[in-house]
Amino acid sequence: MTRPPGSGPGDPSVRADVLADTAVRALRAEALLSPKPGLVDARGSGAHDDMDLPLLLASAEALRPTFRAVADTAKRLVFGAELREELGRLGRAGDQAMSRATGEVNTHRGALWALGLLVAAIAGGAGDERCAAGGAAGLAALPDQWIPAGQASHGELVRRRYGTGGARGEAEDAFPHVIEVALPRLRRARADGRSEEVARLDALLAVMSLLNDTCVLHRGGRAGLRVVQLGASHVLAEGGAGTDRGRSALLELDHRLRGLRLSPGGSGDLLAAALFLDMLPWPGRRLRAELEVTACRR
Ligand SMILES: CC(C)(COP(=O)(O)OP(=O)(O)OC[C@H]1O[C@@H](n2cnc3c(N)ncnc32)[C@H](O[C@H]2O[C@H](COP(=O)(O)OP(=O)(O)OP(=O)(O)O)[C@@H](O)[C@H]2O)[C@@H]1O)[C@@H](O)C(=O)NCCC(=O)NCCS
Ligand SMILES: Nc1ncnc2[nH]cnc12
Repeated sequence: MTRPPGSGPGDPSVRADVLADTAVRALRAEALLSPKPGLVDARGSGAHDDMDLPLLLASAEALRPTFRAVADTAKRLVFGAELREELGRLGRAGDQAMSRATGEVNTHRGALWALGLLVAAIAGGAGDERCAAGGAAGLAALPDQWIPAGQASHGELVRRRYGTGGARGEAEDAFPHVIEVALPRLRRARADGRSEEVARLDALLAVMSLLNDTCVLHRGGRAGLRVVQLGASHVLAEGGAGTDRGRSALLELDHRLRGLRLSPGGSGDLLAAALFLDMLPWPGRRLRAELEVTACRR
């Protein structure tokens, strides 16, 4: 069985527009998923007073040209400092496109960072999810001499105060909450016969139960993070989003997070990254019988 050229990841000619389209679809799927505790969803603004669903969807669409440019660039340049710096330039331009689309609201900065690095790794030839995460980690760890000095981000303030790695640490560690937490939970829930919506909600809750989310830490400190992590663990212990007890615990957690103004935005971003990897037609998945080993090219 052969694949048409450019039809999927692992194929060096995988099309940039396919990667960009999949990244935007993943962002849309995360935004639309409901009910998500504390996050913007189809029901409303969650713990945010400056975001809603149309804004998140507009933000996702505004990032499409950036994802495409990231993929084109990663096909053109070999892994190294020049590629890292070019991705930094594109990422900062993407941040500005997001800000223009949202009136300066940070809707998807963490998602652009995670998905941008994964798109680059796949466009460069990563042939499976782990290779993509590993390639993204290698890119994240390279220095970018053009990072502008400026006001410290919320993530930076939290890093200084609590010593957590945040979005940068997650990428440098090869996205453990995507590869080891979200994707296995998503697939286990599907294998157990759960609906797609429930599988995605359980994957989100699994990430929330473990992630040191700088968005939560910035708004609620360590106490806020405990509320999010223990609350998500409790929903899963009650059976997850697909059981009556789990669903009512989820709605209680949502009520609590909105009351405390706590938003697990980093978990939302990492769910989008997991959905992106899950939506791609990896050769190892489609040709499992024929391919025993899928090697990392990068
Ligand atoms: C490396 C960068 C991502 C910058 O990171 P940094 O931590 O310095 O900057 P932040 O501006 O704080 O953005 C990081 C966002 O990452 C998400 N996140 C948080 N924790 C984690 C985690 N543990 N793992 C992964 N991801 C995480 C989180 O995103 C969500 O939160 C958003 C809202 O957060 P915030 O801005 O704090 O807003 P509010 O609380 O709403 O503010 P107020 O209303 O209270 O004022 C939410 O929308 C989610 O997106 C963090 O926000 C990266 O940007 C960078 O260096 N880029 C340079 C370009 C580049 O090199 N790109 C290459 C690839 S294209
Ligand atoms: N659904 C969502 N609500 C708020 N912030 C987010 N960041 C990423 N996804 C989000």
